[in-house]
Amino acid sequence: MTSKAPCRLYLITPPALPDLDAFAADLEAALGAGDVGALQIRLKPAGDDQVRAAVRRLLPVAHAHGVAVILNDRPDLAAELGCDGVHVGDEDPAVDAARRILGPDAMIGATCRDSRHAAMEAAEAGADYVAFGAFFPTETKDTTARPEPEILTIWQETMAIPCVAIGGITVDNARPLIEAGADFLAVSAGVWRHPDGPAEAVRRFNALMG
Ligand SMILES: Cc1ncc(COP(=O)(O)OP(=O)(O)O)c(N)n1
Ligand SMILES: Cc1nc(C(=O)O)sc1CCOP(=O)(O)O
Repeated sequence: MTSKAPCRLYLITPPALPDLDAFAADLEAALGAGDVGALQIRLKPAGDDQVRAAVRRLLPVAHAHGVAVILNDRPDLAAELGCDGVHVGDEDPAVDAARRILGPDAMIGATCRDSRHAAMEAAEAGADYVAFGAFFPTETKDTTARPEPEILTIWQETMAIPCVAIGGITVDNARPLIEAGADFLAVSAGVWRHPDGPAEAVRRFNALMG
């Protein structure tokens, strides 16, 4: 009998980082507080040079903790800046185009909303993970899809590549997603805006995933 790997945390930056050094300090504290599988740098809206500055400041912090860095939307900049991968959605380069840019070793994730069909297509195109959401209302992004946790159970029982749950996830509402079989919980506000601070949020998520 095979047992499923434990669920892990996938952090997403806040959409704007007005003080990069202050955020780097928060990131250092968060990554020192417990296991984190990946950091996605997602800046909206930001010019290319702002993205470059953020990756150059944050990637060494993440790598010092053994955490993979995924850039949102931009396989070209991910390749230029030495990121470990990219996350793409409907308005971004497709998974196969991202693969051509980044090569076979890069980690490529795809937005699939509440659609197993979209997820199957992403997997066939060579995605390394699929992301379902938004499971809960969120102020971080305008969302319309609202999947049920069951989509995670069906995915992880039938498909080989991991599934990521995203959207409004907090320490207080995460348990049903972990129990449903999410391989990763992608979280932004639930960590960076946690009332007791990001490090405490990471500790509490890890305790839930234990
Ligand atoms: C892990 C993860 N899942 C979904 C998204 C959403 O990506 P996208 O559809 O490209 O929308 P924006 O993030 O660009 O607003 C994500 N970034 N990460
Ligand atoms: C970036 C993103 N994509 C989503 C999707 O449903 O595809 S929800 C979302 C926001 C994630 O941030 P928070 O943890 O603060 O809700």
